[in-house]
Amino acid sequence: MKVQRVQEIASLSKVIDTIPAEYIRSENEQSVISTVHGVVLEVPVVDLSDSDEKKIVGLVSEASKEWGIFQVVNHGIPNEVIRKLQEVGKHFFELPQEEKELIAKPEGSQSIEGYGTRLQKEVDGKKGWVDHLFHKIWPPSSINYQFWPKNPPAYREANEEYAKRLQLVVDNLFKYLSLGLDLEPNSFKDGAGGDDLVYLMKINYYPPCPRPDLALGVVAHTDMSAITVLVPNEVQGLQVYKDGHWYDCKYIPNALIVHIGDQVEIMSNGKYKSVYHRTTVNKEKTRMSWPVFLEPPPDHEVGPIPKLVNEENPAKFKTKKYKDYAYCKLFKLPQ
Ligand SMILES: O=C(O)CCC(=O)C(=O)O
Ligand SMILES: [Fe+2]
Repeated sequence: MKVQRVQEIASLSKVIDTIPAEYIRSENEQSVISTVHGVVLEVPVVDLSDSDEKKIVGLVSEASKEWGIFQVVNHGIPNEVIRKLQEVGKHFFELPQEEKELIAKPEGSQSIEGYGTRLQKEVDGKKGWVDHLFHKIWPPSSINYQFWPKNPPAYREANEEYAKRLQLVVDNLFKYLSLGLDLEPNSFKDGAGGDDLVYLMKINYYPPCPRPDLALGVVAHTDMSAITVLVPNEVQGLQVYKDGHWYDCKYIPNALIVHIGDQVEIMSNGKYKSVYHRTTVNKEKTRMSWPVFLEPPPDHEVGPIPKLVNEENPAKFKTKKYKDYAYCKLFKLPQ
């Protein structure tokens, strides 16, 4: 059965000013009702070019404990590399529908990879106003090029270049997270699979929505990953849940957004928090984002780092293979 893509519905809805019922969220989820208005949160910003490493470590660990999200600037990935990544991704989503369907996630596939619609486990069977593409970008042995767009031809090079550059940033982030809890520098990276850590690229494509007041893009969730490093486009839409409320986040040009995922929360024995977040959609503009989920390999066992477990701090989480991790952090809507 052919899956109807949000992009197709969006192009039809332009003339009808309405959206199908399955995209209409319950009232307590609708962003106009459930967002704190008049406040745009500035998610903590960390300058990775600071010569004072202690300062970076302090900022990263504080943000990971208090917020579960931060942004990094002067991260060392040239703007041009990011611009190309965005350009080829946008180009792909603007191809005729039949061309995109060539790399659709096969029906019944256990793997997440491919072009598709609606992945997020939904609370109530409703859908998010977003299409996506998933494919691994690192390590090379994990890559299935069948899910990489052939068109535009520059797609592969742009993604390979980004994957190559991202590694240094990711290695440093894991190091700062480790030092922030007085651990050996490699504790979090090794805990998440070391050099076998999988880099899973996702592109989110949120077409304009005639009723942004009623729909959401990606619904409230935490990421299952260890960490997620995300490139947004310039259209606002990311919201975080902080101190019991939903807030819009300020967009900072050229910053990368880092989400603490469930696996880092587990490894830190609860000291670092994975963050609830969601996205709103826009009436006129297309929003896009490029999260890369840093995930342990399926058979790698993840659990609290032994040094963080003692009599006063018993293990809060079981140690188990990443493939056996049962996602259980679905957001419970306030009534
Ligand atoms: O588009 C965004 O900014 C966030 C997307 C997201 O949270 C996800 O894909 O897991
Ligand atoms: Fe997410």
